[in-house]
Amino acid sequence: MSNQDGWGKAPASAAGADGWGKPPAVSAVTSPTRGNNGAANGGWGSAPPSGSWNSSSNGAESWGKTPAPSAAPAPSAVPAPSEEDKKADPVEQVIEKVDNLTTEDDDVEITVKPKGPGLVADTEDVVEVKLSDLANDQQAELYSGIKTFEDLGLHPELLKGIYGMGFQRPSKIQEKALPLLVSNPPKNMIGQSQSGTGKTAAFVLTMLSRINYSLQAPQALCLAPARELARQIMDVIKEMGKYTPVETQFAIKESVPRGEKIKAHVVVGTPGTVMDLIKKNQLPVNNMRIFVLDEADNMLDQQGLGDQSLRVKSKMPADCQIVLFSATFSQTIRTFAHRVVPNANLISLKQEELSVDGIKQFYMDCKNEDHKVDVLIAIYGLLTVGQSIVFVRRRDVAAALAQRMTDAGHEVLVLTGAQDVTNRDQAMDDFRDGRKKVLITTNVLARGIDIAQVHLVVNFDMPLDGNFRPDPETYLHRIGRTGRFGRTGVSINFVHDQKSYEEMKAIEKHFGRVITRVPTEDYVEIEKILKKSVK
Ligand SMILES: Nc1ncnc2c1ncn2[C@@H]1O[C@H](COP(=O)(O)OP(=O)(O)OP(=O)(O)O)[C@@H](O)[C@H]1O
Repeated sequence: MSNQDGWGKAPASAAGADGWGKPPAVSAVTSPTRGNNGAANGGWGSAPPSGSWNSSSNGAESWGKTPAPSAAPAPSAVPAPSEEDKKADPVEQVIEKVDNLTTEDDDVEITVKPKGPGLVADTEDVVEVKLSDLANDQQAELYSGIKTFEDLGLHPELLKGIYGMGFQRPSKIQEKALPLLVSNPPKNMIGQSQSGTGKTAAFVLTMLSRINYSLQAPQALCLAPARELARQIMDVIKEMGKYTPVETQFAIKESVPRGEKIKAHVVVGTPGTVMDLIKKNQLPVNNMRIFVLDEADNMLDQQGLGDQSLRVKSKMPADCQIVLFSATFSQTIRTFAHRVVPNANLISLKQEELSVDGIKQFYMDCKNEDHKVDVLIAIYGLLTVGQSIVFVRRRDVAAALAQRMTDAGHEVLVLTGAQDVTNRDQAMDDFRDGRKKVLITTNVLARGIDIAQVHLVVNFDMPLDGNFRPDPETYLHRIGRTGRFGRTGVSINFVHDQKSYEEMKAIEKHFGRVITRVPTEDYVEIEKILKKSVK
């Protein structure tokens, strides 16, 4: 994906005075390994922390099985290498080799053939894995992936949590990412896979595996771009960690009383609140072992949350493992991410692999803005087959549309950043628990939200970026609220004039996936087409 695309869009985070976005050499992995903190401090793969939870006689065994014990050198401040140095550097040579490999080279692009219907891991796709350090044989071994969660040598209580969630085997991204994520010494990761393929579970598992439960201090920090996503991630942490002694704490608005110091092992928050808590000495960071940026491209984008996320990151200890995950990384952000997260293992997707096949994409020609509302009201019955999310561009449009729908006798929820936190939490809970079927929202919920019953996503307005240009990344995240983990789903784009049509066409071209027209004149036909797709 690229910001320098067909629309001539300027890079989203064009280099400014602060040097943001200055292109480094993407594959310039310079220092061979990061510091080994986990093994020394009782995280994954170390001797078990003391304390009742770990005091069983086989505790050391159960914590100690590591997929990749490593004799990594201690961290060193490695100066940027010269071109000569790079040529001589075995890591550089491997990276160059990896860069030059073609699709025929199995060890770089792993094609998984379909094994059966229904699961994400079963879909045929291609994931590219680049290790920051192929000179380390054990790393290379991990690269081949795992087939079961047992292969990771996790603590039995953590395994129990995973199976308790109904996960029978790792998804594709989990197969590839988890062995690299949990190995020692901890390595940074930049990971990409399609929406709804299990990235959250991968980083949550890693966070839980890194904690020394005998140490009463924050050791894992995850930042998400929105309150609702932070709450969802926390649910996963609690569910997966329910047999462990993990203590958790939100760092979102109105979650930490003034002056109170956080002692919980895992903290999940939004960047502004987290930075605020660090500044006020309420969130100690000196014991942090893992720092996760979910929706990382969004979190690093200077137009968005970049500044705050980077300030939080700069407070992390030097040996803290940094993990970035997203379904999308534009070229500009990817380049920047490499600078922010040095020596990272990289899992990436090709442009043509970004779309989730299970999501059928349609568009409807509307006569004007007002007609869009009429059409939405007319297809309300379809919206309530399962649940639906309707995305609009602005908060006031969300409120006005909700009012029109309500006036027409239809029940809808609205959630935007304009509402107070109590209202937002209530709306999200009502939707998540299925009490209401239709949610009208802005991009605040475009990313990460995982609700299996969402069968339909409507782009009432096409997504635009900060420069009012079509925004394919946001489009992909929006439609990715349906079709989760191998399910099918439908997305409908409303276009009502030449401009919105062209915006849609630009997105269609970007992903090379056809967006099919559905007539707005014939509601019986609409119903037939959509009901067939919303199984
Ligand atoms: N191994 C697994 N087996 C079965 N279900 C899984 C597995 N891993 C994840 N899931 C489920 O798949 C759904 C989607 O996972 P998740 O939310 O982690 O996706 P994601 O890749 O983070 O998506 P997004 O890009 O939208 O943030 C969740 O409901 C999760 O519980």
